[in-house]
Amino acid sequence: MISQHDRQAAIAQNDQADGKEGPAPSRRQAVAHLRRLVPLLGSHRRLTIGATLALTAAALISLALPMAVRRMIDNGFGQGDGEFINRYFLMAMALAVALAIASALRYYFVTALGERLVADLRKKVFGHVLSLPAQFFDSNHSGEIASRLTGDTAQIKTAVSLTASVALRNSILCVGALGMMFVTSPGLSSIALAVIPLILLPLIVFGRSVRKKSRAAQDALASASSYASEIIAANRTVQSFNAEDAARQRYVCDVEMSYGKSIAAARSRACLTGFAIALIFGSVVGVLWLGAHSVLAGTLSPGSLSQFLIYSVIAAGSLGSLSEVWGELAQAAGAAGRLFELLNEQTYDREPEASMPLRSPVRGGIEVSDLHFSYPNTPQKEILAGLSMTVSPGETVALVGPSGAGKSTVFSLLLGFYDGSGGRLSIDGRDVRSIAPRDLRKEISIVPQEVTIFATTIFENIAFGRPDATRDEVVAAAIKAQAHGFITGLENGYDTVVGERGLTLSGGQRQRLAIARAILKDAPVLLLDEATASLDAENEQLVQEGLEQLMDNRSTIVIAHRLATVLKADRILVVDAGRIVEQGTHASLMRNGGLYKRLAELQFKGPATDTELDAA
Ligand SMILES: Nc1ncnc2c1ncn2[C@@H]1O[C@H](COP(=O)(O)OP(=O)(O)OP(=O)(O)O)[C@@H](O)[C@H]1O
Repeated sequence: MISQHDRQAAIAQNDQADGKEGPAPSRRQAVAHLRRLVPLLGSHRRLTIGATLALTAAALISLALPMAVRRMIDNGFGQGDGEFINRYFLMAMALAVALAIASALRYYFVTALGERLVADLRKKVFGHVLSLPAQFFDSNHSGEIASRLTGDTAQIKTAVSLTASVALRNSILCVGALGMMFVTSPGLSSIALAVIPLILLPLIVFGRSVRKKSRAAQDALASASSYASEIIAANRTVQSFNAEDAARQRYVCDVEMSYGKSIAAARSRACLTGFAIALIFGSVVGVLWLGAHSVLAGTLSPGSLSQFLIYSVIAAGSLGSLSEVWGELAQAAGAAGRLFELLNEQTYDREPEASMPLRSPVRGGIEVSDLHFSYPNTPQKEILAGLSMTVSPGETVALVGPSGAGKSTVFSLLLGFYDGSGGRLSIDGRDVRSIAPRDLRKEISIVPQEVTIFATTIFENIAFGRPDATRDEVVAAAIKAQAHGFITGLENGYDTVVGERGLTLSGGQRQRLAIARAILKDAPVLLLDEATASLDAENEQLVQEGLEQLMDNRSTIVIAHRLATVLKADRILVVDAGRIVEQGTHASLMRNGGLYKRLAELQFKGPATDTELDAA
């Protein structure tokens, strides 16, 4: 069974995923969300049937035990029949063994079902999220999506493996025990039934305020946890600003606040428990007092009174448990709702019905004419305002322009992350909107400004886009990218596992890995977003050599930040406010004395020497 600690962790994690505090689903919404989980159980029929049978068997055996007690008291003790007592004890022992087996099976099936369901959900949600369009990631926080995968699914696991089984078991026990109370003594049961609303009403009211306090405690914990993970992820920044003390203090405050709220919640819960026990057992004792008088009057046997007593304790206990599980089920429903929300997100809908891949061999001619575009989340702001440009097969074109001019946006449209709202963007004469994104992206390599390195081996990082690449191919790509030298210098060479986000590598090394990755992909179109971060001279030189290998014989668009790059480009296009405003060579643009000249004087850095400049 999942421990209370796990359950709280899941809830806290979930709250974190939820941002601050999402509105709890209404009772109807909660039921609807939970109902959507039911078909998922259907695909694991054996586990579901096993869990239900084991649950029911365990509950029914628990209900049979009090009958054995009655028979033993009335027929065994009452008549002094030792043989009868032996037989009944044997039967009771058999029931105990059966109960043990049913409980073990129940635990296994219910846990396995929860684990299976959550593993399925995680796979489904992750696969779906990966197929969502760029637009989705513009408006959703990646951390939040990730914690939905862990926190929300963990909560559903708790609901299925713990809460739902508690609910089902206690429902069977409650109905069964109440029914058996009536069979045992209709008179006493009627009195007990009349008392139940008197017990439940104050408990429900009081319970609500306790839940509110627990919620506040969980929120405080969630806020402390999210602060802690933010600070741990940014440990280098924190340490470099000597901000450890301030961070520690803030966390101490958060944890103390969460502690204070938890204690307040615990106090209320303790009072509620005391109050509930006083009411429930007070009523049971009251009813039993009446029962005792019935025994004295000879209208009820002592065994029946004992049987009634046990059933009433079972009924009261199961009612108590049932009143607790609703809150947890509602939370699981909230988690399920958030996951279904993700699953309801539309996947990439641009995939054209009868899309054909580009005609092979792809030559890589790019033509952009009068392209207009606004990002879906800021539709009022036009980013590309009639941009036109061409890149002939094998040509290298440098894009230069002020920050925010729309250079990277051109890359996003070429990669099919978004569609233009007007104009045309074509590769080898084919409108990119008529090419399935997967086919389109097969023909394009990108070396981004911020290189993504995964926490795996160098080999797998280079082979990222081509998992079938052989060792020789990977090494050949690394040699061309000027990365082989530093890789072989690492402790385990190509099998070295690089730290999270490539933190164990230098900026230049990361870039050379990205270049090797692109060389290995060997696509006819290359998009290159030069890093602005300054590299040391040696690294700069190596990166530059790697890039030259990569650009060789490919249609290349470079967002250029280095003079060496613009000097090597066949043409330079100057972008401003989503349009091409100037084009030419470095020398002609410098002579024009326009935007390019101003930018060049401010922006360019890199290994071009004065002689090179003069030559240009
Ligand atoms: N995903 C996005 N959603 C909304 N607006 C965006 C998005 N990405 C970029 N923008 C906006 O689009 C404009 C152009 O951005 P883009 O990244 O294309 O500029 P850039 O010329 O590449 O700039 P830089 O040289 O600084 O990288 C900017 O104003 C930017 O704020």
